[in-house]
Parts: sequence; C-alpha cells; structure tokens
Amino acid sequence: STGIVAATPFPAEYDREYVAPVSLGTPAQELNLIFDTGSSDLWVFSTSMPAAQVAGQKLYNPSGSSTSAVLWGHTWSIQYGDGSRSSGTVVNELVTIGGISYASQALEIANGVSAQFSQDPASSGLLGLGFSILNTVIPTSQKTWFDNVLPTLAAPVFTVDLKRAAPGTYTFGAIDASSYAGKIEYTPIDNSNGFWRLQASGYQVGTSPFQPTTIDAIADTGTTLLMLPAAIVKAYYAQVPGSQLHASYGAYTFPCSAKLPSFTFGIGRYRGVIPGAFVSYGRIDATTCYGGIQDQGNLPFSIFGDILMKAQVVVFDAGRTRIGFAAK
Ligand SMILES: CC[C@H](C)[C@H](NC(=O)[C@@H](NC[C@H](O)[C@@H](N)CC(C)C)C(C)C)C(=O)N[C@@H](Cc1ccccc1)C(=O)OC
Repeated sequence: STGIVAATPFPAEYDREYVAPVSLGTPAQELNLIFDTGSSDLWVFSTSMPAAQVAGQKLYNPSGSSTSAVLWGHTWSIQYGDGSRSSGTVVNELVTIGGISYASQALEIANGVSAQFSQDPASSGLLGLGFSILNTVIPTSQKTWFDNVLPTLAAPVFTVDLKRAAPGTYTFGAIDASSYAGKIEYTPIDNSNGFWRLQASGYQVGTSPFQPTTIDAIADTGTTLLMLPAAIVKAYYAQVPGSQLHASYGAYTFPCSAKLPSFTFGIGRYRGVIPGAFVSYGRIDATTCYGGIQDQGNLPFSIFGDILMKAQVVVFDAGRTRIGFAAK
C-alpha cells in the first residue's frame, strides 16, 4: 500500500511547525498531529486532559471509540530538546494515515502537557517517525506506526516534501518522481540512537567556496530551524550586514531589509541549496527578523530541521537504512 497526506505549516506568518491529519478509532476521530522524525511516540491530546491545558486543540475521546482498548499498567513520559514535555497512559487503537491502517497501534493519551503544547492550538499531538528504540512507553516500549505498517508498504520508505508557507506532503510507501528534479542522493544513516543521523560533507555560504567538513546531523521534521556548529553559523551571518547574536533572544537576528545569502549543504558530492529567503524565520518587530540558522549549542549533533527540509525532497529509507535528498 501507499498513502499520502498534506503537511500544513502553522502559523500562517512563519512555518513554526507542520501538521498532518491522522484518523483515530471507530468511528474515526481526525486529529492534526506534528509528524516528528526526531522522536518515536504517537501521543494525542485527550478528554482526560485538565481543561486548563487545552486551548482549542481537538481532543481524542477513547470512550467514543469501539476499537479503543486500554493497555493496562502502561504509561509514558517524554521531554523534547526545547524542554517541552507530555505524559499519560496508553490504549491500542485503529490508526489510519492516508488510507493506510494499523488496527492495534499503541496510542499514547496525554493527561498532562507543558505550556508549549497547551498554547499551540494547531497541533493535537505528535506522530513519532524516529526509530522505535526511542519510544518512552513503560514497562514495555511500543513500535511506531511506521514500523508497524512497514511490511504492508509498497516500498519501505516515507518521503517528506515540506514547502515554505504552503502545504506540502508526507508520502508513505512511495517516492513521487514528479516531486523532485535531478537525482536523489542517498547517504547512510546511523540509527543506533534512534535518530535519522547522517554525516554531511560540508557547507557553502552564498557564492563563497564550498567548505569540506563533516557535519554530524539528525534529520528532524519536528525541529523548526537549522541548528549548526557555532563556526558555521558565524560564517553565515558574517555575510549578513547588520546581523547580530541578539543578547535578549540568545539567537542570531538581522535587519528584515537584509538580502540573505543562500546556504548550501553537501551530501557526498551532491549540493543541497537553501535559498536565502528560506533562512528568514520570521519578523520579531518592525525592522528585526529572526534567523532560520542558529547555533546548536551543547547538542551532540546538528539538526537539519524544517528550514532545510522545505528546500528539498527528503526520502527516509528504512529498508536500506539511508536518507536521500533531491532538489525540487
Ligand atoms: C525520547 C525523547 C525524544 C527522542 C527527544 N527528541 C528530541 O528532543 C529531538 N526532536 C525534538 C522534536 O522534534 C521536538 N522539536 C518536537 C516539538 C513538537 C516538541 C531533538 C533532540 C532534535 C529527546 O531526545 N529528548 C531528550 C531531551 C533533550 C534532547 C535534546 C536536548 C536536550 C534535551 C531526552 O530526554 O532523551 C531521552
């Protein structure tokens, strides 16, 4: 089987996150979830959440579904790199994405979430697309929806085609040859830590010469920005007049009037180009904009987040433990 769903950016002014529809239970309850290759829990806002933690999100109601079955004694608790967190209990439930169903998916029901989630009406939870080793359910960890449906897919892949300020797609079991230009360049991934972890071969700022250097990064659709080593970030903003490491935001900002250079990353000999306009994340005030490229700080790896993804078609190939990039 193959399936495709729309990936819609929120909010309209800047692409902070991308959500896609997931059908839960019988009759189907459709919720919009963040598809997150940087984690491996499928969790949703539910009717067992305190009202104070809900602000417009659609809630999953297990007692409204004839196919929901409590996974007794199982709980989960997760913390993300930005400090956000959620936790709760578990049911087995019918979960369908793009027409592809799995009848007894571990569906994690939140009974508590941090402010970052409570204050985000666009998302009713997350669908983890990382490797199942990262799943947080105890006492027995659970498999991701993608792992569960993998044997039924026409090909053991999913393809991510995010767009700037426009709906893109997540495709399961296929690669849409009309969605990209040229060839897909693949590179092996190391999934031993549960991430889609790759080694890029270098970078280039604008039309400056390509700098060969190994960049150890994870591909994370759930991270908004492109998080890189300090030296690379400095080299980028050195070419942006008026940019600064803004003291109060602890992040690079620049005058919205600035003309941003493109950012190129290497995968072997392949060069992936992120247009300069994609590197502006959003307006802070009348004249100041927030950089889409930021310092990875003390993270043990770089993060190829949405700022990079939306400039490419990215193939997550679980069958051959590799990831592919193509221009579009
Ligand atoms: C199972 C936990 C998942 C895998 C969690 N994953 C992540 O945090 C990764 N993805 C982060 C998510 O994409 C997040 N931005 C989604 C939004 C909607 C909240 C980061 C590292 C790129 C993680 O590693 N959490 C760390 C905590 C952490 C991570 C990074 C920095 C600081 C602290 C942990 O607890 O791991 C056991």
